[in-house]
Amino acid sequence: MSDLMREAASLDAADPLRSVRDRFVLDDAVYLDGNSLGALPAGVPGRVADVVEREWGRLRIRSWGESGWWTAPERIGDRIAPLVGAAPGQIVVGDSTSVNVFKAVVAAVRMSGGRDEVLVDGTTFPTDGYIAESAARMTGATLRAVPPSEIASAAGPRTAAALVNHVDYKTGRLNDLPSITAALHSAGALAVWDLCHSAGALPVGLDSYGVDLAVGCTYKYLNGGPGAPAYVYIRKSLQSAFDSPLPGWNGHAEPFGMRASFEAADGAVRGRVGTPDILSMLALEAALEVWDGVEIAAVRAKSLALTDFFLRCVSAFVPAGVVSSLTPFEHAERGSQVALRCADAGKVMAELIGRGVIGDFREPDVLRFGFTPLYTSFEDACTAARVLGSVLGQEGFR
Ligand SMILES: Cc1ncc(COP(=O)(O)O)c(C=O)c1O
Ligand SMILES: Nc1c(O)cccc1C(=O)C[C@H](N)C(=O)O
Repeated sequence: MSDLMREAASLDAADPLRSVRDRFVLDDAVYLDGNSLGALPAGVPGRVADVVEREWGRLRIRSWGESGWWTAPERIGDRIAPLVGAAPGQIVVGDSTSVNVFKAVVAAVRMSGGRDEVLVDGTTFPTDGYIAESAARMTGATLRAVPPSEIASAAGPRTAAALVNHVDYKTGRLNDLPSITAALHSAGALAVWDLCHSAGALPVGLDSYGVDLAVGCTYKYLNGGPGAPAYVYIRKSLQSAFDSPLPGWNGHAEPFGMRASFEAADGAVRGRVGTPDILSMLALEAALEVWDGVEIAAVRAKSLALTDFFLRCVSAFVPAGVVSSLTPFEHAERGSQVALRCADAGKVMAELIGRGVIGDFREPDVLRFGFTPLYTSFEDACTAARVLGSVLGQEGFR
């Protein structure tokens, strides 16, 4: 056993989150793709079977009330809230992240009192850029793509809002949410954050830092399952002014009043649109039970320890100069993934997956390794680096 493997074993033995791994269905593979699709929490299959067989199969229509289906979007929003530093009543679950980006950006421009510029993170995951462009065009605003480090200085008197990623999907860089939010506020603009790659991996502090609007998915570090519904956060003090561009009947003050004109419900509920996707939503609710007794601060501490250790193992096992990290070494700038630039990255990742190390590849030359502290071990980190070293040392990859 190498010294690093021995060190991994002792780090695992001392890991306060070690037993949380048993709350997931895992196999012998080293699964480092929880930043794309989180692993299956063990309680989900039984709960989904119960929803299908009893709540749908036997209770049928009564389940909207008796099984709590109707209020699931706000109930599950309140379950996510402490993980992102939000008090209850500000998050509703539903729709995709893309749809929630649309609601948030249009609503932000509508609340801006005539401002006509939207800033978007220039390195964003593409959907946010596409949707922000359309939202800007529809509201008569101009869209300007700006690197996250320049958003604070780019905001001016015309800026209605900026849409920024908390953690960059490709590099794993953590953007400075407190200072960017404060700078946007000084310019009189609203801060809209995409939390897809941070929620469930690190503290977000939505309420403490005065974030205005936020969106995020639940299938990554929140382990809600493929296509699990996303969420939108609407800061309490903005709720009465939040004018949704998708005013569906589920966001109406009196949905069963069947009235001809729209009157928005009080609170974050006005962020709802149409009938919620109950099967996915209740699978997500069951998935969130893995968080019982887990503090997000402990998750962050383990995430940083895992990514530090992985980077050390990569330096030890991979010949010098073959890969370079796109992920910052500074803890204050790092999310919960490590992105390595590497020649033939697509082929290298296919070979890694063939050998049981599951990460992913992003164009043009990026190997991504996501670390989900709830179920990733230090041994996983060490094994992944060792297998990477052996793939890159092999004929054809040198
Ligand atoms: C930062 C970010 N935003 C948005 C999305 C897309 O969200 P959705 O497919 O739920 O609309 C993703 C990943 O798919 C993402 O990484
Ligand atoms: N949402 C995904 C999907 O439906 C299929 C495959 C991957 C995804 C992802 O989430 C990709 C992810 N947002 C990324 O960071 O690249």
